Amino acid sequence: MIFLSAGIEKLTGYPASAFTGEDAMSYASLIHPDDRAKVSDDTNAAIRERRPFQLSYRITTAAGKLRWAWEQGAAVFDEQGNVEALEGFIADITVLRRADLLALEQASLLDKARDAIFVMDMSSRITYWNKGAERLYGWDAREAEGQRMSDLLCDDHAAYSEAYKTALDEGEWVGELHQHRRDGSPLHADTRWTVVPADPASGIPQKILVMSTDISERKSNEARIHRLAYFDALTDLPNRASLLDHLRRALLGSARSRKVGALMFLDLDNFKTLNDTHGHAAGDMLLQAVARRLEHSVREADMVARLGGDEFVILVQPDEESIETAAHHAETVAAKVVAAMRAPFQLADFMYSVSTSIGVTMISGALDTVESALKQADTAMYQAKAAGRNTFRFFDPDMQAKWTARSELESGLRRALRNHEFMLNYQPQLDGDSRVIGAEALLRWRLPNGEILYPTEFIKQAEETSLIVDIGRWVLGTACLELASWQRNPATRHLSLSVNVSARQFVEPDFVAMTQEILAATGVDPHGLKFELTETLVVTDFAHTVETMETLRRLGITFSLDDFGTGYSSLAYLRKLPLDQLKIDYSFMRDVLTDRNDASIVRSIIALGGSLGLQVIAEGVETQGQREWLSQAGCFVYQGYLYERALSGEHFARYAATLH
Ligand SMILES: Nc1nc2c(ncn2[C@@H]2O[C@H](COP(=O)(O)OP(=O)(O)OP(=O)(O)O)[C@@H](O)[C@H]2O)c(=O)[nH]1
Repeated sequence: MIFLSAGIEKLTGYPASAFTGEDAMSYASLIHPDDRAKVSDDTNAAIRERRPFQLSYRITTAAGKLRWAWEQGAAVFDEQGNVEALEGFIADITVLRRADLLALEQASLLDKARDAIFVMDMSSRITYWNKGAERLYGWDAREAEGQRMSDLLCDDHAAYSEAYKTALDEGEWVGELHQHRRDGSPLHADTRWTVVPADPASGIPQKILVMSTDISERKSNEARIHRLAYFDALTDLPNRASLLDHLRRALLGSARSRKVGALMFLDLDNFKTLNDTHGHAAGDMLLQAVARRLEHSVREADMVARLGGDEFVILVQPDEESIETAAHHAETVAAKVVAAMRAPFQLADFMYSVSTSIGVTMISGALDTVESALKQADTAMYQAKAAGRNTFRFFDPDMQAKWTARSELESGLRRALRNHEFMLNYQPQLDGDSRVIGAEALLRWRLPNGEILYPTEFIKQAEETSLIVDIGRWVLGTACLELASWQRNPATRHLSLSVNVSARQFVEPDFVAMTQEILAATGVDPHGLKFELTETLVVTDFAHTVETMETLRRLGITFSLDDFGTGYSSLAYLRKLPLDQLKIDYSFMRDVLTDRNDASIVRSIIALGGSLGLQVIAEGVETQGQREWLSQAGCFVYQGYLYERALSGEHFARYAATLH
């Protein structure tokens, strides 16, 4: 060696002087034996090619330690082109080499990990992709690196953005992501994102390390376990555990909302007979078919569960304001279930009919617990069995009494139609000169025991069922027959007859056709026929009402608005209706002489009728004083006890003939 700087001592532990002079030690001898050949080959090659060389090799220091050296140098040539000397510098790169090795070592460790591990930069581009990621996702490192994680893997971009934001805010995010593989197959991954601050001084995040584990199998196992725990394997319906869970939640919700729902307990009637006669498999088939029909009988929000055996439960969500309306709704559901069971079931190669007994109880979070609700519904179900099966019973005796009364009334109405228990009476309508100008047909129901019922006692109930349509048809037919008979008699041919038409009947799609049929069958002149409509009808469906009224008017029928002033009909509505008459409700007439409010309402109605060109008739006129007050106020048509009660057809015809 000709010259060495003092720095060599820091690297080798030997002073520079040790390498120069007579007994100098060879620097090359410090080079690790394994690296010597490469150092000499690389140096010679560089010299041959007359270019500088860079070498890295290990040396053994004076203290016997290994260090990494990095040498850059070049040969110095004399004029003949021979190597005169080598010059350059040597640096200690031990620390750098260690870091490199560590990185290499870590990368190979990451590759050995089973999990997918990848790194992305702050713009979501993947910068590292381990073997686990290749295995899990299917892309190799070359394909994945440089791509955005969100584009490459993620199906749910909102979830991805949320994860990214949380990772930046909190340094870490752990959660599940829906992803897909290279072949497009879906993947449920449990991921952990860690933000790696590259520069500890600035703290600016530069990379996000993502570890991802495939939990698809765990998820599908969980789903299977959930199904086993909460669903009945035979019918696929929610099971008892699920029902208890939903019922508890429904009660909690109802305690907050104060709304009322219902719980229905169903048990098939004589199910054992099917098992005994056709075998268990047939029984199973029936249970499955019943489950499907029950599901179709309830609303989406309501729940059908199988408790076990042939027992089912329907939970009607608490959605009603009162116990009464909830009971009414439950009754509709129960009736639907009974009807759904009516058609026989196809089981393998035979048809089978089954009925069900249903117990119903109302549920409200303020009053009930899961246990009490189930017990009550169960008790009510046994009452339904005791009552002969194929029916339903309410747990609450009051409710049961009301329901029984209603259902008795309903079957009574059916019988009345069949057995001709209805009759029409006619209350005369007179003009200012006390001449009879017509009548209002009033419905009466004569019970088999001779008792007479008035419409207020049964029409509302009839309106809640389709019975009103049949009753209305009978009323119209009978009234038209009567009117036709008046029209055949010269003394009564000028009379008009008012018939009450219920809203429910008027909106029936075939109401006009049915009316035409009756007109034709009875041969009545429709000009004598007046339909009395209520305000409710007008308000409910104005456009359709006007259309139907106009069609009927073209046939000659006229219209009166009944109960005028009691409802909500506005002037705007009134003006557009093709009316002929306004009727002052009897409730205003009662106190018209003493109550200033009633008097002023009646005066307004009369004035309104006048300005719209409508005839105004007052009903409920009972005294001469009322009649005189009315005529002074400008109303000249009257109906009421002052003249006559409602008379039988025969009576009326005689009465009218004498007063025309
Ligand atoms: N096929 C079938 N039968 C079952 C299953 N679970 C219970 N059963 C049978 O269902 C029948 C239940 O009968 P019960 O409800 O006690 O009596 P029922 O014959 O329906 O008579 P009532 O309820 O009094 O009208 C029993 O014979 C049980 O063996 C099942 O999963 N499949």
